[in-house]
Amino acid sequence: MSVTVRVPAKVNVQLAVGGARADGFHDLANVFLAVGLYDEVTVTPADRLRITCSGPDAHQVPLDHSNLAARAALALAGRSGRSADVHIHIAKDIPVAGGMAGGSADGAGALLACDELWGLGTPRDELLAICAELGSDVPFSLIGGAALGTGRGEQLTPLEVGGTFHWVFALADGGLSTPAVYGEFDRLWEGREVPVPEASPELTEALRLGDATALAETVGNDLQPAALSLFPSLRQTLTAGGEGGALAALVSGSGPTTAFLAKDAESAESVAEALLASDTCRSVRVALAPAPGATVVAPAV
Ligand SMILES: C[C@](O)(CO)[C@H](O)COP(=O)(O)OP(=O)(O)OC[C@H]1O[C@@H](n2ccc(N)nc2=O)[C@H](O)[C@@H]1O
Ligand SMILES: Nc1ncnc2c1ncn2[C@@H]1O[C@H](COP(=O)(O)OP(=O)(O)OP(=O)(O)O)[C@@H](O)[C@H]1O
Repeated sequence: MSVTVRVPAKVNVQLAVGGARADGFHDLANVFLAVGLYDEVTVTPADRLRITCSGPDAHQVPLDHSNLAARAALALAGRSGRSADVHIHIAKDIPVAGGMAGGSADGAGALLACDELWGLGTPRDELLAICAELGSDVPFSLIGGAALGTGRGEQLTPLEVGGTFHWVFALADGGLSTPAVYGEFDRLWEGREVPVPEASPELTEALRLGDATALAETVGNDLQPAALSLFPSLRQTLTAGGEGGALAALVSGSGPTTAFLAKDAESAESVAEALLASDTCRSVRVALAPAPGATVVAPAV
């Protein structure tokens, strides 16, 4: 008896970052878009909480209780007064520490999978509240699609998306720590007033229309200068994708994955080929957006 949940990665099509708050977080206007790269989280009853992970980046994933999937299982078990004795297997396809919310995806996936396995039927708003305790990106991993995240990114308003967007992702050699990138953002802004983050109406309209050209004109990531400062070679990757015909090139979230918006499927293939030929990244992935949020694919039997 086991439950498998599939959970998407994300790209931030707009990441407007405000000044540091007293609690150390930053207020955001964070427009998330779920993309079709997925982790699969399978939970099976076991004699104790145990995590395993497979996939090309598996060796970088912590297998102790710091793993967001373990924290999710423990949080849900704690609320329902039961023990979290499950084997959690993560089939990992989302790059680790890549700015694509891979760990968050596993947290949301494990939460939904345990809820199903234990037959709890926890209301959606309670699941979202647990997600928000686990991390700022985790609620979005649960809902998928597209959404504006305010507060520290955890307060979500779903956004309409009127078409399919073609993305290419260049995976970097190495990772970036999210707190380090926010810290670098603070350093770069030191002594200046950071503007209040606001969502771009032009960007939400481009999403609503499914218009890739209009979206390309409005995408933006306030963490990009910080990510480039910590990982300067990403500039070459951005240039290579732009020269390969991408409509827009940006750092994905806190990086170091870089994201390229293409006009259509054919153009996405050309961008991917140009990136591979440029030798400025570890590997390249093509994906469609929007993707659905965490979804049970193999229920308990
Ligand atoms: C860069 C993004 O991925 C964009 O979606 C997110 O803002 C990061 O979300 P996340 O990885 O879920 O981050 P959390 O686990 O909540 O926080 C990790 C650390 O990132 C920094 N952090 C995160 C979110 C936020 N709004 N402000 C921050 O300053 C803080 O240093 C925090 O201690
Ligand atoms: N299930 C998990 N998968 C991957 N990393 C995890 C997981 N749980 C905890 N971590 C830890 O979190 C760190 C960040 O990994 P993750 O892949 O979530 O980064 P990210 O995609 O850059 O996150 P975000 O885009 O949300 O800022 C890893 O280096 C690892 O130590």
